Amino acid sequence: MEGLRLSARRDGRPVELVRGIDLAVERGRVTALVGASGSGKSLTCLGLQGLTPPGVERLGGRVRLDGEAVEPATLPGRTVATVMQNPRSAFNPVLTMRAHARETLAVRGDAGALDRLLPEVLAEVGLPEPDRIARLYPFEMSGGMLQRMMIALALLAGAPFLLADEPTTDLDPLVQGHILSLIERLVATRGLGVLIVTHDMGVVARLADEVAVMEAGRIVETAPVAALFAAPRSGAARALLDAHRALYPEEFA
Ligand SMILES: Nc1ncnc2c1ncn2[C@@H]1O[C@H](COP(=O)(O)OP(=O)(O)OP(=O)(O)O)[C@@H](O)[C@H]1O
Repeated sequence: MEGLRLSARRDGRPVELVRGIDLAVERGRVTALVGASGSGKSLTCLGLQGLTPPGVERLGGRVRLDGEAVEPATLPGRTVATVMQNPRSAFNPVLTMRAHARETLAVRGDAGALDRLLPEVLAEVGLPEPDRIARLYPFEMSGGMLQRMMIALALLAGAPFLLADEPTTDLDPLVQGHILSLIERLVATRGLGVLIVTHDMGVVARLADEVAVMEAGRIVETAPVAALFAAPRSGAARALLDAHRALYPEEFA
């Protein structure tokens, strides 16, 4: 992604919310996008997929995939799968898991492979008993199960990149750990390229290879994860790390 710029009108005047973002996500690697609340992480994620919420205007930004320029709006689905903070909102309440999986495969033109692929991906994301899971509606599943199912649908879509926007924020700590382990495993086994948006520097330490730090609509620092933790250069990175150390002093004893 190069030069992403997004703006909205505030009090009748245009305000640039995302101010020239360059970001690279590689297959088999995890890039974390961190920053304080309101720094522009979620808008950046939407913008790099060619999506803009109502009231937001795209002023610029190019995406290249393996060196070739691509239209960002073609990315969601087959190239970039998404996992969000609140998985429940991503499911249609009147469709079973099997129906969701069928829809996902139909987009890929492969609905005939449902009975073969669904048990495979459910096992891969740690949802055993595929026949039972396939019959469940969203309200019959926990947040952790739905997050695993979101990841299963991402695998069915065959997308090489996963965009995870605060994927563990609403989950209890035990389930958070399971979801992070699952993402870690899929990066290693499937070579997924992951962009993970998070406030949680513990998640960054656990999962990320590279870190991009956002502040007020700009990326103010990019660094390999170890370098960022050892010697943060930006005030924004230092503030995030200080806040994390204040919360979890035992990790740094
Ligand atoms: N649809 C919109 N219209 C106008 N302003 C918006 C819109 N969506 C977001 N903003 C503003 O853009 C800025 C960046 O928002 P964004 O949601 O990307 O931040 P964030 O870093 O993801 O925050 P958080 O960590 O709290 O989710 C904020 O000032 C927000 O108020």
